[in-house]
Amino acid sequence: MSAVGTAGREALARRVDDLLRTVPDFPSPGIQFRDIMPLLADAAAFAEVVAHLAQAARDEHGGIDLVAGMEARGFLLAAPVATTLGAGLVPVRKSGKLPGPVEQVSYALEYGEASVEVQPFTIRPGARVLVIDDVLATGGTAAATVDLLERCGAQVVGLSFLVELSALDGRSLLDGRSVDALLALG
Ligand SMILES: O=P(O)(O)OC[C@H]1O[C@H](OP(=O)(O)OP(=O)(O)O)[C@H](O)[C@@H]1O
Ligand SMILES: Nc1ncnc2[nH]cnc12
Repeated sequence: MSAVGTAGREALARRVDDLLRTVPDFPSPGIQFRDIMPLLADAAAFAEVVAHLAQAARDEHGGIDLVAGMEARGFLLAAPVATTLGAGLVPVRKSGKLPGPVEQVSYALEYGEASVEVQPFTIRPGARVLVIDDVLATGGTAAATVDLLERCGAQVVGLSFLVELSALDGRSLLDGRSVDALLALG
């Protein structure tokens, strides 16, 4: 359990829930989009979320060399968590954005398909990597990211999300992994 304890974690989860915006039919019909931007705009809540993610990772995994964040919303959390932990950052980018050499994996997500890439030369063999993203939905992005990082020689110690959309069962694609989400929504 993080230094804030169970009660603190639950209070923070409620705060996150209050600050999330749910947008029906975005970006396509039938999707209930969970928008984290109001949370990021709240200075105190943003700082608390970053501190919580970092402390929970320290408690659960010990030393972390690199934090991997998925484009684009994952970057917004992974970068401050990395500096808080004294770790480096690995941006996991949609394809065509990083100058090569790159490693690439394609995957399906709740509303489409994508490919993600990393620069393998930024990852030392055996590096202990924490994966951070805002939302775990189908798990496609997260599973592709784990695959990508491991192909590059990383040791993925765990994955941490702000919000998990439980009905989409993203955890099933991450079987056997250490997965944490601050807030679970249906
Ligand atoms: O579990 P999944 O079904 O894979 O979905 C989760 C992913 O979807 C969103 O990113 P998106 O690809 O929409 O990109 P964005 O961050 O650029 O908005 C979200 O930030 C996660 O990365
Ligand atoms: N419903 C959703 N809301 C926000 N981000 C998402 N990524 C995948 N599904 C999502």
